[in-house]
Amino acid sequence: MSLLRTRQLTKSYHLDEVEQRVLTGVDLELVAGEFVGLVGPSGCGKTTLLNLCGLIDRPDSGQLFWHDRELTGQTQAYLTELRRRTIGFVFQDFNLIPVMSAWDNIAYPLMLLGMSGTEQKERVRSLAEAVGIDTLLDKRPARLSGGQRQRVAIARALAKRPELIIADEPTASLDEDTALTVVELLRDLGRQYGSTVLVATHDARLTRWCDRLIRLHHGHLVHNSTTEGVTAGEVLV
Ligand SMILES: Nc1ncnc2c1ncn2[C@@H]1O[C@H](COP(=O)(O)OP(=O)(O)OP(=O)(O)O)[C@@H](O)[C@H]1O
Repeated sequence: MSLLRTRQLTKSYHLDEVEQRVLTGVDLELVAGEFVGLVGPSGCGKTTLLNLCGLIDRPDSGQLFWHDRELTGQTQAYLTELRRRTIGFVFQDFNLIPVMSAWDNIAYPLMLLGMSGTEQKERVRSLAEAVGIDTLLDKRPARLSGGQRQRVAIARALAKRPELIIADEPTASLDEDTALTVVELLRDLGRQYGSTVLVATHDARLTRWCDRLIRLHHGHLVHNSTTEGVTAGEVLV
C-alpha cells in the first residue's frame, strides 16, 4: 500500500540571482512499513528531498501524494496538521529542546496533539523503556551522551505513532557501536509501531539494515536497489 508517492518533484535554491537546481524530477514511492535508505554524494539534495517528503518545505513543481491523496495545492495549515499527526523526525544533531528534560522532550509532541496526561505518561514510559533511557528521564539533553540523546530523539519521533519517520543522517554524530544500536532501535521500533522509515545516510553500515536503497544523483533517483553488496565507496559516490 502506497504511503507516500512523488511525481517529478523539482526544487531549486536562489542565491544572489544564481539558480541552483537541486532536484530535477524525483519519482519516489514509499510503501507502508518499509525501511528505506536514501544515499548519494554530499550536497546532492538528500536533505532537500527529506524536507519535501516531511512536508517541511514545498516543491517548485511536481506532485506529492499521501495515501494516494494529492497534497499539491493544500493549505499550509492542512500540511502542518498532517505533519504533526503523522510524521516523526530524527536529525543528526538530535534537535532536542535544551531547557526541557528527556521526559518533556518526548511528551512535547503529544501535548501539541492534545493528548491526555495519562496517555502521555503511558507512552513516554513505554518508549523510554524500549529505547533504554528509562532511568534518565529527568535529565536535560546537556547531561546526556550523544547516543542517549539520539535515543530520546527516537522515542520522541515514535511517541505519536507516526506513519512515517524521516531520519537525516541519524548516526553521523555517533561512534560506531552507538550508531549500530541506534539504527537497530530505529528499525526494530519502526517495525513494531508499523512506521515507514526513510533515512538519509552516508554510513555504509547503516545501509545493511535497509529493506532497499534509493540513490539520488544529478537531481533525480537513478535507481532503486537492494542493499546486497553495497560498499562504503558506493554509498559515497
Ligand atoms: N536553504 C538553502 N538555500 C540555498 N541553498 C541551499 C539551501 N539548502 C540547501 N542548499 C544547497 O542545495 C544543495 C543540496 O543540499 P542538501 O542539504 O539537500 O544536500 P545533502 O545531499 O543533504 O548534503 P549532505 O549529504 O552534505 O548533508 C547544496 O548545494 C546546498 O548548498
